[in-house]
Amino acid sequence: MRIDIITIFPDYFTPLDLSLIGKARRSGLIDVRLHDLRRWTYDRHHTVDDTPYGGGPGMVMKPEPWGEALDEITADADAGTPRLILPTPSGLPFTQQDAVRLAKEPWLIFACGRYEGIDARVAVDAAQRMPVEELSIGDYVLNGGEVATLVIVEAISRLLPGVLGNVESITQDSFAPGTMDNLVEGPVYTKPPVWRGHEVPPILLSGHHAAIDRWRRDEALRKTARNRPDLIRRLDPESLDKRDREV
Ligand SMILES: Nc1nc2cc(Br)ccc2s1
Repeated sequence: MRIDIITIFPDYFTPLDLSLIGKARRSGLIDVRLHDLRRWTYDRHHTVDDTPYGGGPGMVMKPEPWGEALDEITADADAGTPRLILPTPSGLPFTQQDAVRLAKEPWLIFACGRYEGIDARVAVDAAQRMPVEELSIGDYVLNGGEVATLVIVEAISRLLPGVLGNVESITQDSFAPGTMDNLVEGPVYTKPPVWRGHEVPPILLSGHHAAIDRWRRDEALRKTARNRPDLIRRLDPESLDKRDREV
């Protein structure tokens, strides 16, 4: 997968040099390319923003640098057609299902907005040449799209074949399509069996794998009902067995 990130703060993305994603980049599994938006400005101050039409507080990112940046980056015709991702508080909620869907894409471009956002015409113009998605990582406002891009890139990259050592863990993740659809994970434990007087639930030491799987699903249902009643309401009743309904 190729990932291009356009930002005025390229240094925000040094975390993508670390850990499993850094290893995946070095092995060629993921091709991450960072672009400083100011490369497409030509005034002395490398201006990327201006006052909002219609008045109001703050500044808006000018369309010209974005248009030229996207033109140059997408001119690489050999790489196929990219999908442009615009992280924004006003976007569609980004979910694990989106991560699974976007992990199948060959080429993603992330546009990291700052200030009050990017001139709306940038997304309209880009949509004439590629799919464009405005995605929100939650109902709160950051100072820019860089942190949101890191979140989305990590959620997607970890699903790419070869990035995580243990593929099994993906299927047991919270929200993982299939058995964990609309469920969050229950509690996890490791050695020692007793720590500060707190015992590991005995079922987990029993070696009865069917009973352990059942216990884990019960705990996932309980934790989801406690922390995410909104997800419980979305559960497909067909996906619940008799025991699920008793939890
Ligand atoms: N939650 C989010 N806040 C922001 C702020 C800006 Br400015 C750009 C993107 C995002 S995503």
